[in-house]
Amino acid sequence: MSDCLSMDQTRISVLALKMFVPLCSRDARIRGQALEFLDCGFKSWSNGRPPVHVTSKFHLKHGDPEDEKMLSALTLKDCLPFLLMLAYQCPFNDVREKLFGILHMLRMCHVNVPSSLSSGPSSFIPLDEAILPSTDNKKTHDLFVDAFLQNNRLDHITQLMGFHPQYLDPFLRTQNYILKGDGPLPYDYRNYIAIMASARHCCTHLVRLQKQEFLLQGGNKNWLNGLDWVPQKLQDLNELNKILAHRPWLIKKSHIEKLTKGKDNWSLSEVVHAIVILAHFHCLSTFVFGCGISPEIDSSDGHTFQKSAATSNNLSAENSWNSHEAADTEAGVELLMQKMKTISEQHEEASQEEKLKCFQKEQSQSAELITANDNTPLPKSDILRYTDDPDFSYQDFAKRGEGSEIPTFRIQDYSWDDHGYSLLNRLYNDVGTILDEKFKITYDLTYYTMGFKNNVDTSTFRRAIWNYIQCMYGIRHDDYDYREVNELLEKPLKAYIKTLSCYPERTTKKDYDSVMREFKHSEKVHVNLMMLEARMQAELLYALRAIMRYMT
Ligand SMILES: CC(C)C[C@H](N)C(=O)O
Repeated sequence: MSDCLSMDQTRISVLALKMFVPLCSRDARIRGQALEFLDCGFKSWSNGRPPVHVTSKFHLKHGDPEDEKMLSALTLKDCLPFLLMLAYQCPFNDVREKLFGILHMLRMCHVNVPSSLSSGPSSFIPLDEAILPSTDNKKTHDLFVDAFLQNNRLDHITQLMGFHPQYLDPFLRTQNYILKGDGPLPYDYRNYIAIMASARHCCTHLVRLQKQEFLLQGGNKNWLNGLDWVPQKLQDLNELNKILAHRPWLIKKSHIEKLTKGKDNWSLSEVVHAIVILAHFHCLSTFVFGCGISPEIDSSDGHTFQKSAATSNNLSAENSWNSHEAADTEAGVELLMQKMKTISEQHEEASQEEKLKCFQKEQSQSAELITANDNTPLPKSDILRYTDDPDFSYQDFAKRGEGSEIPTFRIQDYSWDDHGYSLLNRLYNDVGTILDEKFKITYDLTYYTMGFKNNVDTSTFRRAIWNYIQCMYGIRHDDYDYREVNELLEKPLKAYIKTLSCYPERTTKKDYDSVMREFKHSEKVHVNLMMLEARMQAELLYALRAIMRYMT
């Protein structure tokens, strides 16, 4: 079974999604009406008659005649995966219950209704520990409803982030703003740039979601055939995409210059908009792999029409989970807490010179780390078509070449707070403010817990993670003592962080299970959020510095 949707399948998905849009209304009356129609529509449909009255009753937003034609040719089988996805993901209890009722009714009528292959939003986390769309945490539920209304689905990423509503809020606002809010780039360009960014890390999950969004925005379906089909202007972005994703320290003002000069040129604010989308999706790919996000239920590998396959898959997922739990012990967290305490009690400060040495040591040690299996599965042609130079990948900053002219990025010379944030705001509406809020919330997020321990000051540990990620990207915080990284992050955790920040597509469930063993799942997700944001900030810092140099 192919694990990537073909263009036709993607298109059918979009049409089916459109058909179900009224179910996503905040207005309970409209939802009720839509359900009623679907209910009787499906009854007649299961007898072979297409539910024309369903499609024509609700005026579809993009009334393209080709769409209308395809809509009336949609088969029940085409739509069932969507119905299943909505039945699982809709945060409105009335809709969920009714949809499960409809699915049941169809089974009674001997329709082959698919079953979900994933047990929850993450294949690393058991369903009973995940946050459900019906969660009774009011803040999370409200955010789920907003996300559902914005995207016509509650995707698995959003669901998993539901562990941290404080973060989910600015995350959704950012994503919504850069894809759907005010901004210089046309909507279809935004989704296409998101596809290009996700393809750099072979993130099928995000590529699929963005393909659907692209078509929903009325994008030209031919572009989905690959980079050869898109306007030169978009192709020109390849170079920046590739460098930003894997070796952002190589960005120079000439890259910006090349884009803004010549035929089909980009305006500076368009470049900035594109950079923010690229960085967002590179780093979101890290999160998808780091947390083992399951395929969406309506994608080809998210459901099955064969009964037995579904059950065995879920069972094996459960078994592997049980064996992992038995291996847990309490010692790790206690030790970590002791180390954190020692560090916060230490008063003698290292000299600048010592600090620099420790940073360099940390960097070269990171270069020696052997990360997860180096035999990355070859990217599928479905992904390759959106990339150029697929072999270009991360290279250790410490090994960037003998006599390299590229110095360490010193945060005191160019920092987010003092420089990046305001430049971004100037060139692209208020996006700097939104991102600033997201960075701050992530950096400061704490519940004062660690595993089963409460009232723990975790700031030194969290800072070590944040700075270690940026260290791998050559960014040095002058006032930070990198010995703390060495004290607090054990080698396996460093290797995990390195795999994720640099080669996210190589992460496996075993990697996830074998580090931070005593942490709760919500805490592992928390660490993943820090990785996402620290890396995003690193990418933006390099890009914005280049833009500043270009402007002066
Ligand atoms: C990453 C985690 C160890 C963070 C911790 N749970 C806290 O509340 O700060």
